Amino acid sequence: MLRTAGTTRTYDYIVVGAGSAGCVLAARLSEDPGVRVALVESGPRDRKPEIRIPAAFPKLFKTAYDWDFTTAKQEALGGRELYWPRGHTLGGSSSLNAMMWVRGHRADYDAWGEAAGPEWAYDAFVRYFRRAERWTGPTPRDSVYGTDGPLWISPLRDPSPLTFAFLAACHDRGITGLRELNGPDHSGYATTPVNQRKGRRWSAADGYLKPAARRPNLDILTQTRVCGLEFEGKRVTGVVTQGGPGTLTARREVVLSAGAIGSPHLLMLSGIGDPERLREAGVEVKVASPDVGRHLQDHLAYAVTVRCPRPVTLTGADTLPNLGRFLLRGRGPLTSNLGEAVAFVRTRPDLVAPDIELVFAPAPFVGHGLTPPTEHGLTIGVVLLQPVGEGRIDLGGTAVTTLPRIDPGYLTAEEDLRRLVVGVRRAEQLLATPALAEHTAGPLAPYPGVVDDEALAAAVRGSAETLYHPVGTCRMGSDEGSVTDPRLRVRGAEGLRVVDASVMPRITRGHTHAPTVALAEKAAELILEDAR
Ligand SMILES: Cc1cc2nc3c(=O)[nH]c(=O)nc-3n(C[C@H](O)[C@H](O)[C@H](O)COP(=O)(O)OP(=O)(O)OC[C@H]3O[C@@H](n4cnc5c(N)ncnc54)[C@H](O)[C@@H]3O)c2cc1C
Repeated sequence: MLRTAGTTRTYDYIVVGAGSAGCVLAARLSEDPGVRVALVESGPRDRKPEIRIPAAFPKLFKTAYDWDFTTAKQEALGGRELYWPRGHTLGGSSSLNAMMWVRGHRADYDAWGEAAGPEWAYDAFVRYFRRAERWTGPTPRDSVYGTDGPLWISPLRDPSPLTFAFLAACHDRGITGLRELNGPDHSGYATTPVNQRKGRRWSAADGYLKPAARRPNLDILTQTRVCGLEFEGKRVTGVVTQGGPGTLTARREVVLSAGAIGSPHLLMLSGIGDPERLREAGVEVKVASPDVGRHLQDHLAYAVTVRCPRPVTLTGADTLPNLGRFLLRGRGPLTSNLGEAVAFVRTRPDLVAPDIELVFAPAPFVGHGLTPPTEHGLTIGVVLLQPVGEGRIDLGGTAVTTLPRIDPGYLTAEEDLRRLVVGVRRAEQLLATPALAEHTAGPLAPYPGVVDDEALAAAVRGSAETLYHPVGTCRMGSDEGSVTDPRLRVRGAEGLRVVDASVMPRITRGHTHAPTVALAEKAAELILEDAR
């Protein structure tokens, strides 16, 4: 039931944050009519039309639907402070992301298995993707996809002709064509499967929350920010809210699903974190857990942008006729998610799995698309998949309204810059193939065109940006130093779990929505098992 202020203040489970993970949990936990669940979301309802129109997602940036974070100065990026959008509405970041459904490589989950036990390794974990998926495309006999889950996963309805030129270029350069992108080894190229139903965005709120919203045992509180946890000794008994009903009590558990920035921030504000750091900030230490906020990992991306001599890109695609096609038939360029195709490649042949992703967009994607492009162009985004450098989320102050300090630690390891430069060379090789060369007419700033390695490294430092995938700040593990244990319980506290992108022990070689949904599916199972 959607409420702006609850009348019932005691629940069995309180889930904080209605993002990719929180929507899964609220839906799965409330399947049992005997338990009462509250889902508490700081942002408004997801009613803005741009949420539904795939190509319009950059129009949500820096609005009320975005947390609009800024990082600390990044020394290795010329002292730049980077813009970090995060979803602030039902569906969380799945309501303003690029809709790319990319599970990653089996090596990603085998690494999780090493950190947190075999239940998290690929062979055991893969079923949670299938549980979530409702694949609507062509289905080969041994397809990897689930077909009856809550999340619609579809092929793009009207990919750009330029996207086919990119695929042909990949073929010509000897990259493997993948029959399905989401198999255990995604080394190769493919068009991008997207979270869309009939051409419209299909967020975690659409798939999980809306069908559950009528249940009388589920309260969804929007525009209600959680600002701290209530304790009795080490046991968490509830949450304190702002802009809502005050204190909510949890009979069983509080689950933090506030994302890789919000969850560690809430833990620290509530006294769970590095004791020295908490004391310095004047926060009473409830649980000493030095790793809270650490091991922040993100995908840094460099955009190789070139002019296109013909008016066939998405530049200027938001015309009235295209809006009509979209509204009436769910077709046309407005169904584009921009990142229409991908190739996963290695910078060295001996690597176990790809370390670079090339994302193709039939538009010049510069500066997050905040300023709509005026020229026709295309982009190959070069993404560093396994950064060595890590960063940290820290308290920005002790007032709940003070934003956390975000230091992603980009390119703090020299190795990371070297790999990105090699990745840019791969993109340049693709652009030089006859298939793509006929669609290009010279570099578009800030990409300088083909220059020597030193100048290219300077260009990367000067304009690389986030691909929006922060993880790792409440990492799970079997070791005592991890923030969450393999059942995602916060070590040192009782009645408290974290379930969202922050628990990933290592960032995946893909995009982070699919793994977050799958881990939330598994977490729901763990919570129900522990309640028996
Ligand atoms: C612009 C953009 C593009 C992206 N593109 C893709 C893509 O194409 N494919 C992909 O796989 N991934 C993509 N991602 C990443 C992906 O969407 C995220 O990794 C994923 O949604 C994270 O899920 P989460 O549940 O951890 O956090 P979120 O989905 O961010 O949810 C956290 C929720 O908690 C709420 N919250 C936070 N603090 C509080 C509080 N104190 N009280 C109450 N509520 C709170 C937030 O408002 C939010 O709704 C993108 C992300 C962005 C921002």
